[in-house]
Amino acid sequence: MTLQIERVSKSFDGTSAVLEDTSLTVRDGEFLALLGPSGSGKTTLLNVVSGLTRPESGRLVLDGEDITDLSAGRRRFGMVFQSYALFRHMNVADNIAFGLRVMDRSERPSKAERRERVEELLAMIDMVGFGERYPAQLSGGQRQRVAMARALAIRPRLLLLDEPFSALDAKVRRELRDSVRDLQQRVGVTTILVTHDQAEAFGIADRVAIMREGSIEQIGTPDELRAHPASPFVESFLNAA
Ligand SMILES: Nc1ncnc2c1ncn2[C@@H]1O[C@H](COP(=O)(O)OP(=O)(O)OP(=O)(O)O)[C@@H](O)[C@H]1O
Repeated sequence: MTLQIERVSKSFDGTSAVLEDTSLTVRDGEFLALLGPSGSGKTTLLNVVSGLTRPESGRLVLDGEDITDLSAGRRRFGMVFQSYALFRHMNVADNIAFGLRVMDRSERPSKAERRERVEELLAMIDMVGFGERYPAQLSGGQRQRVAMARALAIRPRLLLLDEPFSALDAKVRRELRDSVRDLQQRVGVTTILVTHDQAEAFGIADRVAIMREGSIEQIGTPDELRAHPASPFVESFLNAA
């Protein structure tokens, strides 16, 4: 899926524009990181993409379909947020199957298909045999892997990740980063990651978009950005990390 974000603007009551004519194309199958200082608008842009926030103007086009007015639920996007906790009262298998159970009847897979999909996903995240456990019985890294599996279960058209590793310690974070990248490549889903951590963005993404005050200051592969920072802002932001 290719996502075109076209001249999106958003302001909140009493604030100047958080996004102003922001445009960006995310290519089919790519892993794109939105990187920038705190307050640069990364999460707001991701929320516009997810449908949680309505932009005042601009358009979102997914493989030629205008999805600007489509509700979040109908976009069929997978989401993993730092704070998007698992359901504590549901075991791992039920957590993963959640998005499938709440699908419209016409699209909802049968119980047997759901069970099969859960097993496939447990294998993918290296957690075969964990289906009956509850979130409290898992490590932080395992919980985030389950959250990934839950997001992927619905075969999302886009995968949106907002600082999904930030609550974890450095070692787990690295391991999880590698397994998320690996999963994303196997599934081939177009993915947007929000992070303020340069090492994370450069370590995982095909391309990185550097945001500054609601605009995309520069976009490129990690090598391109390192070799040719387009502005003093990008240069000092990258050097500061
Ligand atoms: N619901 C809201 N109401 C009012 N202002 C908001 C709201 N959401 C975000 N903002 C403001 O918009 C600006 C951009 O916030 P946003 O969370 O998108 O930035 P960010 O780059 O993701 O930052 P961080 O890395 O700190 O999460 C900030 O100045 C923030 O205070």
